[in-house]
Formats: sequence, structure tokens, C-alpha cells
Amino acid sequence: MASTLLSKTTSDWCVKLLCPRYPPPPPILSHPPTLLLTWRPFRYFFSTKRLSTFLAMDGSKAGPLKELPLGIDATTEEEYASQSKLLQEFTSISSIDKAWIFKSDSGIGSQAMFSISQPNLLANKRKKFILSSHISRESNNSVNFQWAPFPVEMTGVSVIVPSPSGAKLLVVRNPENESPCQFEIWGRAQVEKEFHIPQSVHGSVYADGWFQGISWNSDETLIAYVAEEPSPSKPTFTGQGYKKGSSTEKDFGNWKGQGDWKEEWGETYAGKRQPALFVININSGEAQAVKGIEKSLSVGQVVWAPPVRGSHQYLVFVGWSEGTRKLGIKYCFNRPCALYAVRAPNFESEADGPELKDNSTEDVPVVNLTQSISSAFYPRFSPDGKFLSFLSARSSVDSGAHSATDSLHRIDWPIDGLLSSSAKIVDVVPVVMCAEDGSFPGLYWSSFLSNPWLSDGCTMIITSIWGSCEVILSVNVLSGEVIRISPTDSNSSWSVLTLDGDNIVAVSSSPVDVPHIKYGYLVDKESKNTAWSWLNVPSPTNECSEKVKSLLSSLQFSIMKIPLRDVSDSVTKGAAKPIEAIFVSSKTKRNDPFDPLIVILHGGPHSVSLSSFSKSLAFLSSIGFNLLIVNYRGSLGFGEEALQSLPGKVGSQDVNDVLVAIDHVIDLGLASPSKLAVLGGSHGGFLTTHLIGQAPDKFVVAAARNPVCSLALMVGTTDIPDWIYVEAYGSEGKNSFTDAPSAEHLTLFQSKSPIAHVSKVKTPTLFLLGAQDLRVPVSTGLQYARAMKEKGVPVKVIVFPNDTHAIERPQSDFESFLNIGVWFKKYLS
Ligand SMILES: CC(=O)N[C@@H](C)C(=O)N[C@@H](C)C(=O)O
Repeated sequence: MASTLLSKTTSDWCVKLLCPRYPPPPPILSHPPTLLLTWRPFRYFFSTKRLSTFLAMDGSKAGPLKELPLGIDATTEEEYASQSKLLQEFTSISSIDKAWIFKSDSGIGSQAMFSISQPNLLANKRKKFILSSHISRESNNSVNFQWAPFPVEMTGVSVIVPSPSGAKLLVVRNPENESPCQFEIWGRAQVEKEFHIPQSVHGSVYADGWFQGISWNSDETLIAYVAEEPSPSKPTFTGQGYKKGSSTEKDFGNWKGQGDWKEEWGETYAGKRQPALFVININSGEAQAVKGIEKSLSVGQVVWAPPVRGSHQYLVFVGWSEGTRKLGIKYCFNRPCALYAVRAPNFESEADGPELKDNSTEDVPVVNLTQSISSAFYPRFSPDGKFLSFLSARSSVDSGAHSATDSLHRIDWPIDGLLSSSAKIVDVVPVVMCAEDGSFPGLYWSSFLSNPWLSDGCTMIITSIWGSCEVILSVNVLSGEVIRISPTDSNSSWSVLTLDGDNIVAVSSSPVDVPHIKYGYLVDKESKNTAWSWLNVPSPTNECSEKVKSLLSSLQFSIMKIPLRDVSDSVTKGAAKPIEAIFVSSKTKRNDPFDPLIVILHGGPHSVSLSSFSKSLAFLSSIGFNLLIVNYRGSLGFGEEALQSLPGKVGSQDVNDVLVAIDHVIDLGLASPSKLAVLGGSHGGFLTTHLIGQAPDKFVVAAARNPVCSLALMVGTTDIPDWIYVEAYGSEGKNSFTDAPSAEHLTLFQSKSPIAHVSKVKTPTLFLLGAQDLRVPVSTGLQYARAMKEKGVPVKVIVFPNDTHAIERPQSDFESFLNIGVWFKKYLS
């Protein structure tokens, strides 16, 4: 997802804002060690240019002073250096992203391929590699993974997809410029085919995890996929003026104009052209666009429909209409979408059988299969092809909340291939409104396998969110029965990587445990007993440095249930239930009497902080901070009523929930009221800046990543102005959304924004901002930081010129958390 372009180093762009009201830090011993700086003028301390020589207090010339980089001063340089060493150790921990299982050549056991990634700070990219293992089940209910001695790096690879039989592997390499897109078909030992698809056919293949869809047909001759439509032709001008007609030629005698601007899908999709559907024949290398799909439909997640003998092959895909304008789609499941079926193209060379010589291009209608529901995605055919199941975010679409409780559905698939747009949609897992204590809170998918089926043909294995944990569920698509099959006595998070027949290869982690591979099997397959057993899999991927191991082993965590205060009678039952927070602390008290506490707030707001491992949070715990990670009402995983209680009340209900959680740990004697820090990104940054304004004496220090500080400013520039209406007004905001906000709208937005409280703020705050953020444009954070500076409150701002909303490029992520660590230490030590 991260772009690899680096035009300027991030430190070139660091801005440190001057705060005249706050005195410089206390005297320190600085570089060179012989030079005692008893006092430094403000000008030096805050200036962006450094003096190269320094005069000692007695006026003698002390020789050249080492230049300090922007934003680092002599008081923090030591801390910066030592924290950076530790952060590097955390950063280098690898992540297990995906896995695939293949039949073993020997017929005994199976072969697994794990896709692993690790940030490469120097290259500012994620290194991706493949690690293989042979899996054998032993008779004594144990499992043995025999790992290949080393992983193999995958360079320049955008996506890999094995064929259904596992005999072939598709490797796609997307172009970096205008060159063709490369498709490779690999056999067991070598590349068997290589095709270059020119830009005149299509651009890059989508590998974004949302529009992305790559599907092999059952006889492994065709692959359907989603790629950017070809570049539209642009007006050409020559020395004589406009040249009539379209031309793709480029020469010195002409130049291209821009033509009309086209709306895009917002954050992380800048410069991406419309996703369109293609099929490639892997015998001939011919790639064809799928015909008949309306130009205004963006497509994704394509799969082949079960083949029907003597009939044309169909593809099923998800389609998103653009309406009057495209609004940002990243993190926004409230964009209406439907499943469609379309006839796959015929290839001349295909041996379709005698009855299928018809290669006509006559228009065959595209069938909308899910007209009666506002959202349908992730289509998955049952192994016998009798039904099609899919997920839906209808609650999100209907309410306008950008994410909400999901539901699971199925439709019967016509055996005769006669498709209908009025097929009955069966609700398999409906939306859970109120999560009863300890029971299933509703479906909140977090990852979805391309083949999620157990061998009974009706049980799907799904990773979902349950309170503050990620869990593995089995869902019977015929009966609707949902069972939590990852251990119920574990507060760790679990997610499925792949299925090995009826067994599960999963990964489990916690705030204090790096990800570990687990192998799950049904204890008694024959009986009705649904208990699963989970084995630990020793793996090279479980390893981390001795230092990290020892630091993590000194930490502990718990998930706290926190009762709400003063709940009004008007709230729904589900919104009156206790909230959860994850508390991470040292096993032994490190300082007397309390370690400082960082309150951590997720964004969204309809997202969640999970009990899974986070390198950056583990780093902060390891340098001496306890963490209180609050899942305020509105978070995913706690039922629809709790989630829907927030829109219309942002800046008050969520702020109060956080304050209640803080008081809870203080009352339990786990935190000191005078040692609090707060950290959040996006909506979490909205809460961070609200908290330092509404509770100005509570926090010693704060940090905000791309924070939403002014809804009024942001509404005209964000890719999701509708989000502002829904969160500020509640679900009626969905209908009042307009791109031309009235004065009344702007007044309400202003009143609900952190900037309305900025005059009260006293807390020194670090701002980390991505200049390419289309979601929460950089101007929002800068405006707030400037307003703080105007009031004389210490502010530090780092702008990452090439980062989008998530600030996830390896160097930017590193520099962000290093600065958070140093900033918090500076004020909380
Ligand atoms: C829907 C959305 O993107 N909202 C943002 C304001 C936000 O909070 N984003 C979350 C997902 C984040 O953590 O970036």
C-alpha cells in the first residue's frame, strides 16, 4: 500500500513551532562533552539553522559545536539515540500476512507457503518474502512443521495467487511507470509462461485488498481479475494548435493537455483509474476486457460462477456505482454495493465443446443478484456450487456510519445457469443489536479467506472482532449457527491464515506476545462435539531479538470492563453496557509510586483497538509507560446499539467514555492522575485534542497523528464530507449531507470540534501529519497547532511529505513513534 517514492527526507520538512512562554529546558551537558552549556538563547534553541561555533559563558571560543538536526536538541539527543536503537529492534519484527496450503508431493501431510513482510528502513519499503514448510500430523494429536532453512525474497511482486489444484502459481508484477503489466505462470520448478499486457489494454492489477479480485477458473486455463481501465486519451496540441481526434502517440511535435478531471475513490486511491474487469487466457496470453458492464460501475472481488455444461461461463463480482460523485472508500463500508453476474468473454482458442461455438458479442445483460439489499461483497460459492454466500454492510450503508455490524447471507444458485435478479436472499447471520454478556456480539469480519469452507461444504471459517479481541468463528451457512472456535479463555487475538483440509493454520498474538503460529483441529470430528484444540507451532517467524523478548516478558495485560457513569434513560440497552479497555503494564512496578500512563485512542470512530501485538505500542510499553487502550462506545465488536449510540454525540459521549476509563484505573490505584499522556490518530486525534481542551489540567503531554481538529475546516476538503454530517448530526446527517454546507451546518461542526476548546489547552502536543492525507487534510492539524502556538503552548510538528492518512511508510512510522517516545519522556520523566 505504501508508495516508495521519496523526494525529500522527512527531516527537511520538520517544523518545530516556537513557544515563547515556556522556558528552555534545564542546563545540560552537551556536545562536545567538554563544553558546558549553562544557558542557551531562545534563538538557538528554536531556530532552524544551527550555529557552527559557540561561545562559552566566559566569552572564550569553544571550538566547533556539532550541528544538531532539525527538531532535535541537546537535551533530547541522547534519549533520541537510545530509543531509536530499541525501536529499530521492534521495527524489524516480521509479520505473517498470508498463507496457502498445497498437497504434498509425497501424499503425506501438506505443504505450506507463508507470505511474510518486514519493514526495510533504509529502502523505505516493506521487504516481502516466502517461507515454506512441510506439515505432518502425528498420531498423538501433534503436528510437525518442517521449515525450509531460509525464506526467499519476492522482489517487484504485487500479488501471487495459486491455482485451485495448487499446480500453478500466478505472479503479477505491476508496472512502476507506463510499461506493461507482467503476468507470470509458475510451475513447480520454473516460469512456464510470461505475458506483458500493454497499458492500452489495462493499467496495474488491483492489489489493494478491497477492489482486488483474482480468480482462476476450474480448469485453470483462464484468470479473471480487476485492473485499472486503460488511460483515457487526452487532447493533443501541436505547434498549430489542437490536433483533432485522439492519439496516443508521443513525439516532440506535440504535447498533451489534461482533459476533464475524473473523480477518484479518495484516500489511498489518488491517481488510480477506475477498477475494471478482465480475463486472461493463460495458454495464449490474450487478455480481454469483460463486456457489458456500465462505465459508471467500479468493479472488484471477482469470482467464477460454477461451470454449467453446455452453458456460457459467468463471473460474479461486486459493483459500486459512483452516483453524483465518488466519496472516499477506504475504511468506508457505507458505500452501497451489489453482486452482479456477467458472461465471461469467449476466447477463440478455447475448446468449449460443440455446443458453444457462439462467440457473439451481442449484449448479454449484467444481472444484479442482490437488488434487495444495500450492500453485498465477498462472494463465495459453496464447494458444491449450490449456493452463493456473501457479507453485507447494510447497517453501515443504511445508517451512514462508515463501518458497523456486518451480516452474512446466501442465495441459492440456479443449477440450470438461469440467473435472476429476484433470487431470495436468506439471512444467515443477522446484525446483533445488543451484545448480551459473554455471547456473540455480531459479525465484524476482519479478514476473509478466498476458500473459507470446511469439507462439510456448509461451514465457513471467519475471523471476526469480539469485544477487544479478534477471534475465529465457524459459521454454518445452512443453519446459521455461529461458534467461537478460538480459545474462549484467551484474551489474545486470533486470526485464520489458511485451512489445511478441516484443520486451521492461524496466528495468535497479544500486546505482550509477538505473533505465533497455531494449528487448530476439531477434537472429535465424528461426534457432534464442536470443541477445537490448538497446538503451538514452533516457527522461525515466532522469533525476535533477546532484548525484545526480555522486555516483553516483563509486561502483562488485561482487558478491563468499565461501567459507564450517569447513563441516561434514553440510551438503548446495548449502549448502557460497560465499555472495554486494554491495560498494559509492567509486571513489577518500575518507578515509585506509579509508571506514567499513555491513554491510547483509536480512530474511525467505528474501528477498534484489538488485543493483538502492535510493535509501536510494545515499544512504548517497553520504555516505561503503562498503556490504557480505550474502546469507547462506537467501537466495532460490541453490538450495533452501542455502535450507533455515538453518531451525533462525537466530542461528548466518546470524550466522557475515555474520562470514565481513566478514572477507573486511577480509582483502582493503577495510575497516577498527575502522570497522564494521551495519544490518538484521526478520530483518535479528534479525541486527543478534545481531551486536552475539555480537560486542560488532566494530561501532562499529548501526541496526535493526522487529527481531526476542525470539522468545519475539513468538510470542504476531505474525501468523506458525508462522514462529518453523520458523526455530527447522527443518522439524519446522511440525508442532510451536501457539498455546499450552510452557515448553520458549519456552526454545528465548529461547536463539535476540538478547535472550539483550543483556548483552554495547556498540554504540550506533538503533531504528526501526512501531507498527502486526503482523509484528514494536513491543514486541519496545522491550523490547530498554529492556534496552540499562538496561545504559547509548546507544540512540535512533523510533516511527512509523501505520507497519506495512515503514516505507514517505514521511515515515517519509525520517525513518528521515536518522536512520540522522546516527546512523552521529555515531559513525563
Ligand atoms: C472513516 C475514517 O476514515 N475516519 C477517519 C476520520 C478516521 O478516524 N480514520 C481511522 C480509520 C484511522 O484510524 O485512520
